[in-house]
Amino acid sequence: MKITQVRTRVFEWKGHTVPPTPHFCSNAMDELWDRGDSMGTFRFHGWTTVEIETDTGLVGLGNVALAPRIAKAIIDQYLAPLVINQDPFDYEYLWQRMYRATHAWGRKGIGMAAISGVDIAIWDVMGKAVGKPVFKLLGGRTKERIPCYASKLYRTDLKSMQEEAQSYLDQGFTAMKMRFGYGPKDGPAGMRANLDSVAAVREVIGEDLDLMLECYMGWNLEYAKRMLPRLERYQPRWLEEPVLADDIDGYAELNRLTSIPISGGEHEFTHYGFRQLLEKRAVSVVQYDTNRVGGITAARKINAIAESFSVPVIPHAGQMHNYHLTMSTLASPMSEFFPVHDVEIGNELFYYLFKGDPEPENGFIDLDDDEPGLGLSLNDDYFDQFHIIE
Ligand SMILES: O=C(O)C(=O)C[C@@H](O)CO
Ligand SMILES: [Mg+2]
Repeated sequence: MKITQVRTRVFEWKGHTVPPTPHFCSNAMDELWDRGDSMGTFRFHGWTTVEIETDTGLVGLGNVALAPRIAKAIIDQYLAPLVINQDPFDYEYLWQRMYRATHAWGRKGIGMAAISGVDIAIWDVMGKAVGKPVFKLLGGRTKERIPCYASKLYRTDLKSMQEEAQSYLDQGFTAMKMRFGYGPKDGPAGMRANLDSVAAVREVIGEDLDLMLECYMGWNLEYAKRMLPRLERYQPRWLEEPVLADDIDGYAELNRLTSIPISGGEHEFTHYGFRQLLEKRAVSVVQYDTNRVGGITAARKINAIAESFSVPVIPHAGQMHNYHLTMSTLASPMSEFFPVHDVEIGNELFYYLFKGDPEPENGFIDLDDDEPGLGLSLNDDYFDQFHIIE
């Protein structure tokens, strides 16, 4: 089998959006003196799709969620020529080809996200070629179903957060993740507001369910050190990305500080990056996203490293490119799940753009043993809501 063409498209949402309210989610811009539209850094309303066409007529589908126009340009100019006329089953060679050819400027960030999109499409077409789901190529079924945690609970008024938490309980979820709205610049009152929101959600879900806490890099080391002991009484399953992704020693220091596990990795790249995080004991939960970290070829290596450190892998975002790895990896006990809702920050676009992602039932998703590839296709029902760039 030979790859004949790589087709990339950028889908930019032009439909209805619900703009986030102030303090919706702490983030890395919060410490700057002029925050402007501080939500701008994590509002992404576009997506890149990658279709790998082959001489068999089979097409593999991959995607990149970050900086879509740049990802498209990188794939079109640099990556497509490296994989065209090649056999997708040589996936390790192709990954190394893309990685090494772009090494001077790639490695981390959007260069690696672009490689991820091509790699995901390669795995999809391999699965289709052998008539098996990708998870069967990665080790097969390690669990009957995948438990999911509901991930939204952005910071709004406490009553709305409590109602939202209750709605996840009603749907059968036994774990959920909430976001902090305040950080170092908001002083002791913000600290109190953060603690109040955790107490409010705990009040609804009780002591016996998992509650995850997300900072999205909106704190700093000093603030996190003051918050962690105050959070202990709420027994979070983890505290996520308290500091900037580059501050690996900061993660390690916090991870030693209290009994609360520190999680991270959705802004880290390749097995080299995760080796560092794990060797420094910087994270107690690994959270790569396959469509950033280097695709399935890199993610499976990270799973093996994490398993050897006895650190669980719970990828960022759920979605098929992650679910197949989670299903085939004993070191992955559960998945994240973004509840479907109006377009706010952009995570929701996945459901408007792709068909085939499984819906949770009672807090679990399952993958089909007989659906070849990743089981995703483009959902043209909403194409008129997107500006599409070929
Ligand atoms: O789901 C997460 O872990 C994220 O970081 C999502 C991001 O969009 C901020 O909530
Ligand atoms: Mg996160």
